[in-house]
Amino acid sequence: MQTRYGIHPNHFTRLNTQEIRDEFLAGNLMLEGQINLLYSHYDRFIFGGAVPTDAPLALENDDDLRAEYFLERRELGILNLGGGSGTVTVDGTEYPMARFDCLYVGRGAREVTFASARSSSPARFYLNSAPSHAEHPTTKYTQQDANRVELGNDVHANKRVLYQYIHENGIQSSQLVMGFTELLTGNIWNTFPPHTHERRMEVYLYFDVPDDELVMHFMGRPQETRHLAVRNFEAVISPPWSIHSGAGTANYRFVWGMAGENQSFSDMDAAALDEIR
Ligand SMILES: O=C(O)C(=O)C[C@H](O)C(=O)CO
Ligand SMILES: [Zn+2]
Repeated sequence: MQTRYGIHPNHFTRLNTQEIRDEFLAGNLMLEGQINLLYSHYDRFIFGGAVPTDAPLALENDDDLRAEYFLERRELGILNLGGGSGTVTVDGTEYPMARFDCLYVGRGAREVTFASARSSSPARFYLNSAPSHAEHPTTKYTQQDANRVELGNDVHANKRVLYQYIHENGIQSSQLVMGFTELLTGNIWNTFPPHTHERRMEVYLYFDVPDDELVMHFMGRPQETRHLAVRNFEAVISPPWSIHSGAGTANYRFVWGMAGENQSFSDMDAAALDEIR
């Protein structure tokens, strides 16, 4: 498991392009036949991918956690972003996972395995995990169960639909909040106007970005922004002090996952456009 440390916002302004990418961008998460995870010191959030092909993959404990098993003190959110369906097995109970099904696994689950129905079109499980102080029941939502929120308008090319799965009024968790957003065709801007939330960090995983297209992801304090060129299945760590917003050269989706002081989705400090630099 890779580790990324926290960066002070004043230090952030001194980083060059490669240094920003090294600290905040994560690639190679969705490699076939592997589980790849990254540990961020922002709210001790772990994220990554599990892409089983011929054989199931087990969520192994990691020495860095100094735990008996991965979920001894953690909770886990799983979204299947692959074209193919699969199964997540939690302590012997099988959960069939179609595209855009989400499974929350509560603290205390000892064995979690991932399998694909067909290796030629594998399930691609995206994982978000945060420390958890309480046990919440393992719960599955389909896309229909998720809370659907329409945002944006044609004038600003930011029409999009949010699907909220793990949140205050959905699947219950200790601190994890998770869902995904899809841009409507012809709309390019996500999360615009942008915001910060000092009480939560966030990780964006961009997906369904065509191979020859990219998304420019914007980050930094509103008064001093930088950008990252992001490709398909790459994730960006967004510290609590940073805006997180992007514009794509084509249609795309992204998963957002958050952890921190609260789970209040609307607790956002909107950045006025005239203060953005
Ligand atoms: O398109 C959006 O707007 C979002 O997806 C917002 C993110 O979920 C977010 O930043 C929540 O804090
Ligand atoms: Zn946000």
